[in-house]
Amino acid sequence: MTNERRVLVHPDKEALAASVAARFLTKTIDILDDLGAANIALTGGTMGIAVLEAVNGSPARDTIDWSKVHFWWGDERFVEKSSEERNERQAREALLDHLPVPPENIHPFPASDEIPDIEEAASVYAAELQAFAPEGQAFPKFDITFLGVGPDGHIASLFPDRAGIRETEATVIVERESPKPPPQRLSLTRPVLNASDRIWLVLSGSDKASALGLALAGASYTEVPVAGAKGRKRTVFFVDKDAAVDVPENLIAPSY
Ligand SMILES: O=C1O[C@H](COP(=O)(O)O)[C@@H](O)[C@H](O)[C@H]1O
Repeated sequence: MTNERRVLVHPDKEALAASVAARFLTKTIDILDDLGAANIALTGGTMGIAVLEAVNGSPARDTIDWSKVHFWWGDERFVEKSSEERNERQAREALLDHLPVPPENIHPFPASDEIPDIEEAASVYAAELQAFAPEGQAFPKFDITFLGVGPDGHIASLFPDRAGIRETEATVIVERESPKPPPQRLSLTRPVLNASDRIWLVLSGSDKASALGLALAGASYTEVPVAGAKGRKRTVFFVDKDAAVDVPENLIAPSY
């Protein structure tokens, strides 16, 4: 198995969401067969939520024993629990509320009306990660981590030229001045994301093309954070045609 980054190009956003949803369901079945449980880290953003909606719409959804799946988030907007901006709320509405997942398997970041001090909220999430970590580790092994990508190349809430993307010790960082609203956010750090077995990046639209092209051309991850995303076993960019215009031909997997 190669750990090279692969780019899978799809005709449009709908085909992309359906394809990633189908792969996610198949891979989750394999992971449950092999390991007996799965840890999945979700993303917010346009494609991240579109994929969850497609999973919810798939008949294969009900072939999975969801009681063995744990859901985490790569990042969260630090707003009230009920806010429509929360990645958690969007993911629940798109998928999680429709699955028989035990509530204790869902691990959202704290909301601002639950823990108003954002530093404390970061510590609480770090403790939650630690509580589910294997012996001697600080966080669970994520089997699949989904990441959206912003037009500026941000992943999770790790933004270009901000301290968060450089963090190597902590598992969770606080972002107080996100260039994308809302300004206050919490995020897993790059070492935690990259410890995932599989990183699946999902992005569509021409506004993402430049960031993707730069990342694959070897840009610095402090300037283009997506350039630094690399899973332990697999790193796959699931993209639509519009996002792929600057991808070198030799990196595009032949199946699409
Ligand atoms: O704010 C966020 O944005 C990114 C990407 O969002 P998109 O709508 O441009 O696709 C997302 O990955 C991140 O989780 C989210 O908090």
